[in-house]
Amino acid sequence: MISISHLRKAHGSKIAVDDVSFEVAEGEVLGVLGPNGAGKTTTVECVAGLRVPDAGTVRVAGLDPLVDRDALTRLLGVQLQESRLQPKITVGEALRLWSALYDDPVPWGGLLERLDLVDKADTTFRDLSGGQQQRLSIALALIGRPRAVILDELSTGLDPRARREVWQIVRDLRADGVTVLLVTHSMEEAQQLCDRIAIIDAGRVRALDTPDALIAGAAAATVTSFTADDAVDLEALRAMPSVSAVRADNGRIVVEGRDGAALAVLEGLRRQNVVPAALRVVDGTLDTAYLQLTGPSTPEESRA
Ligand SMILES: Nc1ncnc2c1ncn2[C@@H]1O[C@H](COP(=O)(O)OP(=O)(O)OP(=O)(O)O)[C@@H](O)[C@H]1O
Repeated sequence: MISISHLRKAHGSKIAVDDVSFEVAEGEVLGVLGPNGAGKTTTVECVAGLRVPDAGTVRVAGLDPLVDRDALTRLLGVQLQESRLQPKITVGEALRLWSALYDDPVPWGGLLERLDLVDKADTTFRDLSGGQQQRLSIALALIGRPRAVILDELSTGLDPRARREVWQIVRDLRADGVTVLLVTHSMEEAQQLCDRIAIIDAGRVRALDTPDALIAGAAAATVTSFTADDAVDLEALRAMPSVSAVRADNGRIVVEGRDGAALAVLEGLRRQNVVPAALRVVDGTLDTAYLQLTGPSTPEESRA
């Protein structure tokens, strides 16, 4: 549904997007994660036809966003980070105006209800709180029954109840077969909502996979911890191929490792004649996978 190939975009001398390629399948929810300034917003703005790429191609349902603007507006809903409307427009006026752009708009009363804006219909944009402005921009993105939606920092600034509600909206979009490109800083949001996640750093895609596969591929896919009465040879544990880190933490020994490391650790302890107590084995998190894939220690940069 959305196809990005070798996208490159600079703002003046700053290369925001260096070389980004990925596809979003029809009906898929694809998350885009990455540090501040990684190029996420610039990428989705190119998909929305709001920026002209310096190189590469972008297609949405086969349309070129820069050429087929009208057709694109009808099929793609866009909620951008900190979108601004005219300060004096009311919520009701904005929804009526947007509705007029589409042949078959969603009855907006229902959207107001879902986004908890019913009693704000006569309030001007400038008098809405940040979270209410955000919810209005989500309503405007959905009013045209889009086949694909870009949601840039969907839940930033929303209170926990509103966040749950917009998450449910994304799940409903997915159930309706709508394709979603979701930029987020929330690991929880990405893990809960996304079929696949692209991790972007310094204008390039560092990893693209399902949340589970990203976690499983991380150096800390499994965290095994235990206490022991006998002395443990930590160096021997550290030397095991599946183990990436060993540390003592509050009286517990914590061993991070790849998938399968837990069994190797138990086998290693048996060889040392150590009986682990209070044994805990937990899956790693998307956070650890993310931190490993981004930041100054990415493989490209450490080779530079
Ligand atoms: N209009 C602009 N003019 C100049 N530089 C810009 C402009 N827009 C973005 N940039 C720069 O391009 C880089 C990528 O910005 P972008 O907004 O795409 O990042 P992002 O991944 O969305 O970041 P964040 O998580 O902070 O929203 C940043 O270094 C930013 O400062």
